[in-house]
Amino acid sequence: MLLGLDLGTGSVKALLVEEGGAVAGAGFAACGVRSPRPGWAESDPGEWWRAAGAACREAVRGRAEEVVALGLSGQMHGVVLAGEDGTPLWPAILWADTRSAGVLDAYRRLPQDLRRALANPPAAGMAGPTLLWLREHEPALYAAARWALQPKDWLRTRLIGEVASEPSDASATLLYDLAADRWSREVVRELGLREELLPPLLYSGVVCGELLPGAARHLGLPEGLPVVCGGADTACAMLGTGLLGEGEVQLTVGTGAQIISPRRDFVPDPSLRTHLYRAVFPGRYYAMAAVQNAGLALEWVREVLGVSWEVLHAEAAAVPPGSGGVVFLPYVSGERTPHLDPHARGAWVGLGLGCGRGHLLRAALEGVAFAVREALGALEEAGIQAPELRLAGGGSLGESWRRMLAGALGRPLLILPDSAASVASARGAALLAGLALGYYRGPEELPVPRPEGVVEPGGEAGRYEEAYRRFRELYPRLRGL
Ligand SMILES: Nc1ncnc2c1ncn2[C@@H]1O[C@H](COP(=O)(O)OP(=O)(O)O)[C@@H](O)[C@H]1O
Ligand SMILES: O=C(CO)[C@@H](O)[C@H](O)COP(=O)(O)O
Repeated sequence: MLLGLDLGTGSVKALLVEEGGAVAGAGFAACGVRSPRPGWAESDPGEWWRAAGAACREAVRGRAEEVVALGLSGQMHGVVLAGEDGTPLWPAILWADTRSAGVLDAYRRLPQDLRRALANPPAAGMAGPTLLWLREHEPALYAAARWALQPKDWLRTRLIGEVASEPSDASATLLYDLAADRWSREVVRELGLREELLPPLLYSGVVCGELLPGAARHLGLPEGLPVVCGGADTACAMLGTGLLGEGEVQLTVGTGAQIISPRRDFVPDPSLRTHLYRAVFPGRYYAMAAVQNAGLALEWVREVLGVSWEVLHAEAAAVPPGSGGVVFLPYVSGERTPHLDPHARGAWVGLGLGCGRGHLLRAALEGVAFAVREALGALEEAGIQAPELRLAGGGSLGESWRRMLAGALGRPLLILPDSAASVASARGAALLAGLALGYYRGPEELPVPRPEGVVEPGGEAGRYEEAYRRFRELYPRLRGL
């Protein structure tokens, strides 16, 4: 049995997978995101640790001795400043955190060749800008730190007592030379950051240590269990759903939403509105349009309007497409693709006396779907064709939501079994562990979940066009207000 652990933004997921791909157990434990100041998004690594223990124990349930390896996946871009032994010195600063907006000019001033090597747009919430912010605003802490770790690399350090990173996460820090496939010492020096904060790089799919006794007790797993280096959650999600062929496109809806497509070659987006990152296999990449505000915005809506998911979907379904003219901009934490604007903010516009809560809720769901559509447009302009999309992520479940997504995007959505789609990253982490142990000789031998249905945009698609036109107009009109 292979165990995959995914440190997501809203929860830790653990998945026990048989060699043939069947799911033998699953565990889930929520973890919180705090926003102590406007624009900030932090989590407590101690809470991640507790959630990892709870999720693992739930997934394994008495079958610990059958587990042969543990693979890791994690939310991307963030930073845990840690001491020599990995002890966190500060809350984790997450990808959704926009405090580093003010330091992005340092990136824009980099010499052209260095900016080209990064192959990605400067964006708040990435490890590089966050470290610049820490250097400026928390100099004592910055000076005291021994390591700047990505979330899953921090978790692995606690599991095995060794510090490492790997290309899929490192390439998404804005401190990585994608063409040369290594940390960009040149960018780090030019920015005046401390090079020694960056951990050594290993391959994603190698065993990089053994579970320490205390960690083994905490997770309910055997001491000495091989731990595999792992990958970024988006890169692992590709593995988990079998998205390996160039030309295939996947939409993952979680706290954020990502539209991704594998690439064999190093082909950055010349407009720099979308990302190009390293996949978990050597020499492989993927293109990505990244929407910051998917589940993140819907959770916010649920909280301020005080509704459960069931009520949200039921009341939204009772309102026709177009939400009676109400438009929602979901940018509660700035936005990446296509606006690259950490200062973007959310809005409900077009309210009238006839509007009820259902209109607000439907507009919120449509707003997230339209934000995904606009991001998809940017990816298509970067040369990726997406006549259909494979659907994954914990925020992609439910009939009416999927119909709305297909209608608003105007394309068919391929539906995978829930056991693969909703925990794609944890599944990918488990399969990566299998690759490291030689259970599969290469990506072509991985068990691939077969789509079990298609949600067509159907007759509803045309009913979204006018609403999408209004949605697209709104952000440029409100910008800077
Ligand atoms: N019924 C639902 N409809 C839409 N979104 C949902 C629903 N249930 C959960 N979500 C969203 O899905 C996200 C959880 O998906 P998941 O893939 O586990 O995210 P993460 O890996 O970011 O923690 C949450 O942010 C939540 O807002
Ligand atoms: O920000 C990105 C990709 O750029 C995400 O991949 C994050 O890693 C968050 O993932 P979820 O927690 O939404 O799954």
